[in-house]
Amino acid sequence: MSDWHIGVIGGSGLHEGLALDEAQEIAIRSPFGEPSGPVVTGLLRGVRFSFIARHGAGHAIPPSEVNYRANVDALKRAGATDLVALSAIGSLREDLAPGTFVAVDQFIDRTISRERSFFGSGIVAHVSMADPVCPRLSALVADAAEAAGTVVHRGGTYVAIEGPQFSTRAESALYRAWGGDVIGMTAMPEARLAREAELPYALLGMVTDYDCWRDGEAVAAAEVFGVMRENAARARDAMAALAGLLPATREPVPIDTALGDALATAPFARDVELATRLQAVAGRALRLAK
Ligand SMILES: CSC[C@H]1O[C@H](OP(=O)(O)O)[C@H](O)[C@@H]1O
Ligand SMILES: Nc1ncnc2[nH]cnc12
Repeated sequence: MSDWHIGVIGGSGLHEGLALDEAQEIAIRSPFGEPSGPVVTGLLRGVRFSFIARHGAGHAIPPSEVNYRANVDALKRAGATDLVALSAIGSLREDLAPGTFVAVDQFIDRTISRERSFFGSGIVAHVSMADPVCPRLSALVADAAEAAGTVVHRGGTYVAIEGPQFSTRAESALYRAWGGDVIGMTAMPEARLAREAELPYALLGMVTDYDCWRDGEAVAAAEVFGVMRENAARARDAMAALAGLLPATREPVPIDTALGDALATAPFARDVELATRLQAVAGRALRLAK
């Protein structure tokens, strides 16, 4: 059995999940609240995958209400070693046409009202977000999407907006001027939390629209969901291809120990209740720093 365990967070158009063998639904309780739904765990080509639908069954949870902490915590508790996020994205560049997949590697975070850390009063941690995605996982995911017959753009800056409304034309122009390549509403704080949980994270974005920066055009939700219906099958094929591309042995990466030099609070000053809540996310690092 492979020592990889891929946690997949499926976004718009993907709430029905992956076609996993021996699939089992597990209700995982998180001390950070309710995850978006059950985790479905099973096998793809002999590799364990665990899936959670970001917006819940039937897409009932808006971007600002997703419990990103509970979702990441639940996938870590399920045993995931790495996280792949699948998302619908708008394009801020002419050459990233709808249907293109983008292996995002940077973020500009414009979200304003979300729980963005597992840590807090009583246990303080400052992880590095300089390189927010895992280069190994992102390359494997891009290879897999290509193997599944999709045009993949490697690298790109994702502007995370609060939503749920789409951007104004002035905002869209501003994000382009900032160097944003694609836009969405969910990758933040998800990527931050994955890093705090020491889970290598990769984001495969699927371009659904050109947002509203092109003359006279303006994205509509129906357009996004229409393109996502076409993209969903390719995203599922990409995950199956990923299972086939993973090296037989999972060599460690630095992100596996991202909390190693990030914990600021002395053991004697730790909040015991928070330490208990952090069991899955940070148990490894907290035990070592005793
Ligand atoms: C109807 S488009 C808006 C919605 O789609 C994307 O979600 P996800 O990243 O979960 O695929 C976008 O970020 C918005 O939340
Ligand atoms: N244009 C857009 N803005 C924000 N989120 C999106 N998700 C898909 N397209 C989007």
